[in-house]
Amino acid sequence: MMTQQAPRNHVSIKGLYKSFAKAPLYEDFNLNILRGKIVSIFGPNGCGKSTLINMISGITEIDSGEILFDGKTLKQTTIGYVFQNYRDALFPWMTSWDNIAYPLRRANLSEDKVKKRVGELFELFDIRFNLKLYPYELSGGQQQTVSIMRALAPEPEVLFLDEPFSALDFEMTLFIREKLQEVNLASGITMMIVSHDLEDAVFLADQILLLTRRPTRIAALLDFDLEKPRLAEAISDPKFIAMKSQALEIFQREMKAGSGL
Ligand SMILES: Nc1ncnc2c1ncn2[C@@H]1O[C@H](COP(=O)(O)OP(=O)(O)OP(=O)(O)O)[C@@H](O)[C@H]1O
Repeated sequence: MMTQQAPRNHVSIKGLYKSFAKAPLYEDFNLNILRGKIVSIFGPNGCGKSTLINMISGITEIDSGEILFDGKTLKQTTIGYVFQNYRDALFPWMTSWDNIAYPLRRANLSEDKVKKRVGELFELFDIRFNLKLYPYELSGGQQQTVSIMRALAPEPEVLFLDEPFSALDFEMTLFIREKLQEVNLASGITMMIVSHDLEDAVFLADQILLLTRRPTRIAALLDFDLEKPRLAEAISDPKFIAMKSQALEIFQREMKAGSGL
């Protein structure tokens, strides 16, 4: 019989403080994310979902505290980030192929290795359009796919995604959901996904991080163990519906608490 190893902490946040213009957003915030999990971040408008992943990924400076990746600093860790607005995220002067290759060339990989890695991603994402096209020649969903391929190119340990589904049509949402699950299951990459849609947040999550209004605390970190890969029909599974209701209840309780109702 196989013995399963206990999952290890991957991202650990200790004693984090962050204010904007003297207004505290995070005060002594602590969080541990397990290796290989997909964690969705959900909470009220402006509670700091994007700021949280931006601080972990080094885009936004923290005031104080410690963020480590399995004991390593950010500098010692390869991460990937998919920006909310894919239209601005890709380099418009580079073909899609060169956009994906960009982080590999920056890391001074040989052109042979670059070609091999872009080829792997091409297969993995089952790409049916020409990667020699420029971003503006692609549909929104295709651009988002290229952004995700670029973020995955250097084989990051952790992938951050800021509302990756917000501008996608339903067909592309299903496609990207499927691919992110495949990547997670195949490579064990840890993912943190910011979402403003409860169904999107629940769909991919192994854990749902529910945040309060600011100063932001953890309202709940819910485990969701519905079998994977989850197909489109998973949304009508009783476990899925139950998880959505539980998250909604906590969210509504927090909204009431915050508004003094
Ligand atoms: N660079 C900044 N300067 C000043 N205030 C900021 C900055 N970045 C974020 N904030 C503020 O911090 C709070 C959290 O912002 P953030 O974008 O992280 O929230 P969010 O939960 O992702 O919001 P939304 O659901 O609206 O996308 C907001 O009140 C925002 O105005």
